[in-house]
Amino acid sequence: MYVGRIVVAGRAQGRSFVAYRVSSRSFPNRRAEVHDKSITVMPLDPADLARNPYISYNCIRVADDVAVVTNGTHTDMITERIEDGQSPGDSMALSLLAYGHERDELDTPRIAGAVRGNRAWLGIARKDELRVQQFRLDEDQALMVATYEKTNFEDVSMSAWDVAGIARKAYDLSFERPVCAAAALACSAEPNGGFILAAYNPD
Ligand SMILES: NC(=O)c1ncn([C@@H]2O[C@H](COP(=O)(O)O)[C@@H](O)[C@H]2O)c1NC=O
Repeated sequence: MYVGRIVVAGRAQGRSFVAYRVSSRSFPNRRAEVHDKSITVMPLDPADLARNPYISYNCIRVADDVAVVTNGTHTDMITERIEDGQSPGDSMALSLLAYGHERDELDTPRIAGAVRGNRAWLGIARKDELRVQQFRLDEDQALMVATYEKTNFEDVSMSAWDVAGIARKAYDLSFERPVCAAAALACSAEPNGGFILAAYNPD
């Protein structure tokens, strides 16, 4: 099954995490690059940027005790609102409402996830629907939403020992056409310990 981009919010070994996978039919030549507090999805060929505005963006950003994950530039607005003191759920709802779905040939939904301690939020902006939901995560529970087919919020098996393992598990999810993956894992069970970031790019 092809589900496009995948957002995950979960808990592993008592620590919260977000994860992301790019799957793509049309722009498979991309990689995820880790920075200090963000991970960027970039095309290998900069000329691709002129062909489609939706293929390069920060997929993960960290704001204090919250990690945010999305499939587009709305990552930045959600994160910056959280940094301004707004709750993750309100930040996500406002940002998804403001941006709406992508204006491409498939009306691709904008999707989003966030974690703070054992609380998680997932959101989706489709052409005909806006949904944001808060969850209280069990230990070793993870939830996903994708751009196509898997657009309801559902459990996914994604536990791993470290952040590199989580990124790899995201890449290995059994959906078609994986390209690259990324993850942010809380450094400790305490909410304010920060997050460690990792990406997985094949070869
Ligand atoms: N976020 C991304 O990495 C991303 N990659 C592709 N898209 C959009 O989705 C459309 C379909 O792409 P694909 O056939 O690769 O799933 C593309 O034309 C583009 O408008 C994206 N937009 C949203 O997911």
